[in-house]
Amino acid sequence: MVTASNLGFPRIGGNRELKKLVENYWNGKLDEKALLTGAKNLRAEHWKLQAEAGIAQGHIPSNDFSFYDQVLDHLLLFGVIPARYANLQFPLETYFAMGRGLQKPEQGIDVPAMEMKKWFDTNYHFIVPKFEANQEFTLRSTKPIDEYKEAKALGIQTRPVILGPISLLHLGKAAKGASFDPITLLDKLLPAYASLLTQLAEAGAEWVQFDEPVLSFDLPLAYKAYYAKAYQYLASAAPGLKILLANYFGRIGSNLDFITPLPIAALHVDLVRAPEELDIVLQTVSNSAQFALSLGVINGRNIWKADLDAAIAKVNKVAGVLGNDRVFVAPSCSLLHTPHSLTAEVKMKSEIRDWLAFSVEKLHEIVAIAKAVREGEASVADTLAANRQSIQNRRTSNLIHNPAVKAALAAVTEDMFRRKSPFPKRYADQQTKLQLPAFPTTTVGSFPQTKEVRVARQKLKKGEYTAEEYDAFIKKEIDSCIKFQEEVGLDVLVHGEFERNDMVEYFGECLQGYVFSQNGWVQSYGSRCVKPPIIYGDVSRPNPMTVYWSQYAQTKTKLPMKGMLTGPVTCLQWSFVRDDQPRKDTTFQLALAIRQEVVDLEKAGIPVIQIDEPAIREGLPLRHSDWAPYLDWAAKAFLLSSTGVEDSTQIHTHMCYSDFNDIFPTIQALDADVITIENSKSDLKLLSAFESYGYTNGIGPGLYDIHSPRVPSEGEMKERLDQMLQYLKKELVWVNPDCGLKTRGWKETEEALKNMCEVAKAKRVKSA
Ligand code: MET
Ligand SMILES: [Zn+2]
Repeated sequence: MVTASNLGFPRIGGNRELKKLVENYWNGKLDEKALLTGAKNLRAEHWKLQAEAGIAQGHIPSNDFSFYDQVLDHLLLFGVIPARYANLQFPLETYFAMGRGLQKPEQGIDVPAMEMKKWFDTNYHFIVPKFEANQEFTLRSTKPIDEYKEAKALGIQTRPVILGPISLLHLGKAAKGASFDPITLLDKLLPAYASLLTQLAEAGAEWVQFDEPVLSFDLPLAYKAYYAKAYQYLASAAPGLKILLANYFGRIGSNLDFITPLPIAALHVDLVRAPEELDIVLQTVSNSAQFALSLGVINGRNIWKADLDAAIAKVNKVAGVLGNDRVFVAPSCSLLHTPHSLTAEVKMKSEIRDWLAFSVEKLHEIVAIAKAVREGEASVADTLAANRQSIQNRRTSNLIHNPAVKAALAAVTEDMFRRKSPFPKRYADQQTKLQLPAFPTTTVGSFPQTKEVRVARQKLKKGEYTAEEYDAFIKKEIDSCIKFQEEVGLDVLVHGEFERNDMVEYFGECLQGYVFSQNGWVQSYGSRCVKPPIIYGDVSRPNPMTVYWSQYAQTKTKLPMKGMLTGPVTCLQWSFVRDDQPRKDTTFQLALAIRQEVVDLEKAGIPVIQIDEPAIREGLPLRHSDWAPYLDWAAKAFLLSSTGVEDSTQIHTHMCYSDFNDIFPTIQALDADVITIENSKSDLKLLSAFESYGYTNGIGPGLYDIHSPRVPSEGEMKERLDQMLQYLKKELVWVNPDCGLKTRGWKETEEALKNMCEVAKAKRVKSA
């Protein structure tokens, strides 16, 4: 029988119930009991919803719930708890302290959170496991077993989802001070997994899902032996329990060799990310394995309705070779990365809404595909007819296709990817115009977004503010921000970004081709959710987006004003994007729109323009061999957006992560006149990279970390600047914080920026 299956359901709840529960627990409004009950109700609701949709018993996920992060859950589960948390109460206090830190001065408790990292190429963040060289593993919690039993009591047979041992180790790091490869801990880890499996089997579980997404990476050959050892061990620990091994986010590639010999009952493949892999996987499995295939045909990373006919064809093909009993229909990955359901989207244009499927709608797609293959297409005739109609409507909609945009893209010429002159000539022209001192000071763009600023935007949205009132309010904010910057002594000013809710959403709202959901929340980390805008059609810029505010700001000061834009790759990366054209094409459309804005800013007399690209690096494909084409078009998109100006207009860019080595040549290829970057966490390594690659343009490595309210002293920042100067040419060095200041308060901002400007001034005197 072809089985309808799911790999994971969004835990946050249709109305972000989980967010509210944990935040109320954190701020003391809810006690532990209420938190646990609330969570239990939410899980029950989600299991019932999946069962009612028709996901098969035994293939509804459990243990996909988490109060903070599923990787963190596994650290608690196996007792991988750094010593600094040892004295806290177990489990909840320890758990949340690991996730978000804990300060209880009255008890002398002050522990920072563990490191967080982006989960593969998603915008979800996981807690990075830290292992000691003498790490011990013991089963410290019964979460997966409890949740399994909880569902069973409701009459629902679930498939517990466990992060596989190889992925758990591979995604982790040796604790500070130790240097060993965590994978060497495998032998010690496996018994803890085995006792978990034994208990799950005893509780009545029939299937267990081991997520091994690291199979989408380039893995060393030695991993073949690790996989063999791990899964032979686990299969023999609980012989009756069937194992589904799940890879997602990319192709398995040659890692398939590691998998075919394993004693597993099913393998999940991501056919959305790697559709080209179906034939080879099918052939290999039919020749040399006994297990079933779970076909990830429904996109777990995007919000479009699936083409059911195309999916059915794929599933039929596999069923024809392996037989119906060896086929599961599934989402490409856990549905964690798509919003809950479309039910709340009552305000969205109905034509566009009809093209979408969020998690709940995706469950129905999975079930329909499985049924069509099992019982024939006639059994779901109505569903298929409606689906064909939606797909057809979307393909031909004139909301999507804008001939002017397509023509503009076709007319792009090679010289639209480069500035008129090389950097040295430009920098000299810019200096003539800007007359900046040595070590010029600037900020990354945003200034504190106070409650009043957020309230003003809400009032405008709700109609409680007229356009005039709002305009006056923002101008007042800009006025005082400029006065503030002049007083602390900055050289290149910004307007402060008070009119922006978010650096991508703001531009999305100004551009055509974007639509916004009301309730399309996706978990980003812990209780934090984001609502990515949706790019549904050709992108164009009906009107200037930022010129009005930047121009106003420039009239308020004699100092140069820096215009602030978000770059095309970041707009793409932080949105749900079209699946009907390559990402590159969408990015180039965004780039053209931003190019128009850049040119308009220049015309309006703005001498410096910053185009932020903090997301270039996270867009890197998971496989090395896919990097070059991505980096090539990402750099080109930036160039297309930034090169329409005269030599004397200074282009800045900004990136806020410190791991630059992977993409260094790309950073140089962007050919921005100045780049401001994060530098607070790994200074010397980063700077030596800039030195050894011989970076030629202006550069401002963040002098202090804006992610903390702490005010760094002059001495501290002076030391940092001195360190930088060991690696960088002093004529090219800028002085700035490491990211925007919007999450900070005014008081600490004032103190920190004053200290920063003093450091620059003192340096000028010395080096004059
Ligand atoms: C995540 S990068 C943020 C850049 C933006 N210009 C800001 O200052 O907030
Ligand atoms: Zn930043």
